[in-house]
Amino acid sequence: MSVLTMQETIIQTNNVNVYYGEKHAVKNISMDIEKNSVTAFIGPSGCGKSTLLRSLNRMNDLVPSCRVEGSIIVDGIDINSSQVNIESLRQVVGMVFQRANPFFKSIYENIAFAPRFHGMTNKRDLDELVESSLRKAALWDEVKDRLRDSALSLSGGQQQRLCIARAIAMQPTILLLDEPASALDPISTMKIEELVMQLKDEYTIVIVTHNLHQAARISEKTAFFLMGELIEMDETGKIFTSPENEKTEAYISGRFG
Ligand SMILES: Nc1ncnc2c1ncn2[C@@H]1O[C@H](COP(=O)(O)OP(=O)(O)OP(=O)(O)O)[C@@H](O)[C@H]1O
Repeated sequence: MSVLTMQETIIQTNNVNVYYGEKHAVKNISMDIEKNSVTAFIGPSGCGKSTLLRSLNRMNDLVPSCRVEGSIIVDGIDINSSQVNIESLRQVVGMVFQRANPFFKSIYENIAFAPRFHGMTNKRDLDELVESSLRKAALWDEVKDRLRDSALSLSGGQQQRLCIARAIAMQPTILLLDEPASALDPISTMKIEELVMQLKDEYTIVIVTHNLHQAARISEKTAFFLMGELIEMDETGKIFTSPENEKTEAYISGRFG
């Protein structure tokens, strides 16, 4: 591997296997994810996309039956090492889920709560962080006059952008998005896609999506999974026009899945 490639790779998985009890959900996955890019995980339901995504910030630790083998290197650190602080890891590798899950608090507090908990107590600093996070999540103009309103008063699409702003406020380097637009209407989906394309200048983004058009529109690299295996990972344009593997071809042309 060249020095240049080393510098550009921010996540590297080596022979990663994930089990839920006896169930072998992710099989021997080795992949490199490039810094400041969007990587899409695609594949039929149950093929292990979310399981692999959740392994990248050790969310699977919360599932008692789950066991992860192999190494996952994030920014040069083996995240499964016993020395890794999980809280710090999840600050660096933020996550947004399929269903928006804002806190039952004001819009402002949704952003300010965790940074304050982690020691940022100066009000001006918090105000600035709230504004910059909401701006980066393309939500500021819609909420700047109602920051004290409940987050639950926002639309589903706004709530999802608020969750992205909340993750951004922790100053992550990587954002994991698990089907962030699948519960949203087409206009909100378009806003999330535009946002993802803007955010990649500053963050590395890995997105699980069932929407192949979405993967084609927003990602540079696409990884196709089938029954826990990584079948093919390549430039998105190549995956969608001339994939190497006939299973990829069958999936993207709608012949199964
Ligand atoms: N908490 C769990 N306990 C037991 N098995 C699980 C758990 N979560 C996922 N699985 C199993 O692991 C396999 C991979 O699931 P996963 O959710 O990662 O797939 P996916 O490709 O993300 O699916 P989908 O697109 O439907 O979200 C499936 O067979 C699923 O049933």
